[in-house]
Amino acid sequence: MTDPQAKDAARREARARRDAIADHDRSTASAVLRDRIAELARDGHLPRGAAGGYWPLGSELDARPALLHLKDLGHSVGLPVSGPRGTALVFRDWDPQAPMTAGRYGIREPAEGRAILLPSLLLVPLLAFDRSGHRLGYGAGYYDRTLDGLRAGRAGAVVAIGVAFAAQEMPAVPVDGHDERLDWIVTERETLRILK
Ligand SMILES: Nc1nc2c(c(=O)[nH]1)N(C=O)[C@@H](CNc1ccc(C(=O)N[C@@H](CCC(=O)O)C(=O)O)cc1)CN2
Ligand SMILES: Nc1ncnc2c1ncn2[C@@H]1O[C@H](COP(=O)(O)OP(=O)(O)OP(=O)(O)O)[C@@H](O)[C@H]1O
Repeated sequence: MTDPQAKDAARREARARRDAIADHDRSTASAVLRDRIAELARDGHLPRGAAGGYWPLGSELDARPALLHLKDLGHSVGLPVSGPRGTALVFRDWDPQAPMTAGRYGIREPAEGRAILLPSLLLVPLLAFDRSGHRLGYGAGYYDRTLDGLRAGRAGAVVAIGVAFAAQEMPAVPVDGHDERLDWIVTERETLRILK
């Protein structure tokens, strides 16, 4: 297993880079992400069915314009609900008009009672990525467990798209055996297909 300190150091470095991005560049990146997701959809790379997104936290790239576009295309879109550490994420149907609540870690999530979705497409937040599709998150393992579960249940049919600023790229993210790889990475600069 990778030294946990190596992952923590990589997290700190990636976090500092993400925090340093200017507001103007953030809104541009958000719009470019939407356009790149639209292009992937037009080119037939996105599975039908529900998509899972995320409500932006801290300095993360805001994927909401991309998620609203997916809704316009007819996908239902869910946002993650975090249970206790050690569990997989559950996705609740997101309607911008419907009530939200503050969940664990203070992240906004659709209120209880909204339908649970099983996404075949996931937009995945991250702190750092590399070109072989490895990602580093906050270190609770939520997305590894979630992808593991969805991939086991659907014979690999889930498409995972990492969403990041180009500045979050590292030459090689420290990895462990349980780390699930991404299928695509979209930044403001490129749409990167991960070959496996
Ligand atoms: N926007 C967003 N939503 C998401 C995730 C994410 O990475 N981004 N998650 C991805 O897994 C899940 C939540 N995972 C989390 C795991 C750990 C911590 C955490 O340890 N937070 C620290 C403070 C973080 C900080 O500000 O640096 C804490 O609460 O002490 C937060 C979220 C589900 N929803
Ligand atoms: N599929 C899994 N089954 C069991 N344990 C797992 C699994 N995936 C991850 N873990 C455990 O979860 C913890 C955190 O994993 P890791 O450091 O890879 O998180 P991360 O990918 O950075 O965070 P996140 O996925 O929450 O954004 C580790 O202790 C790891 O052993």
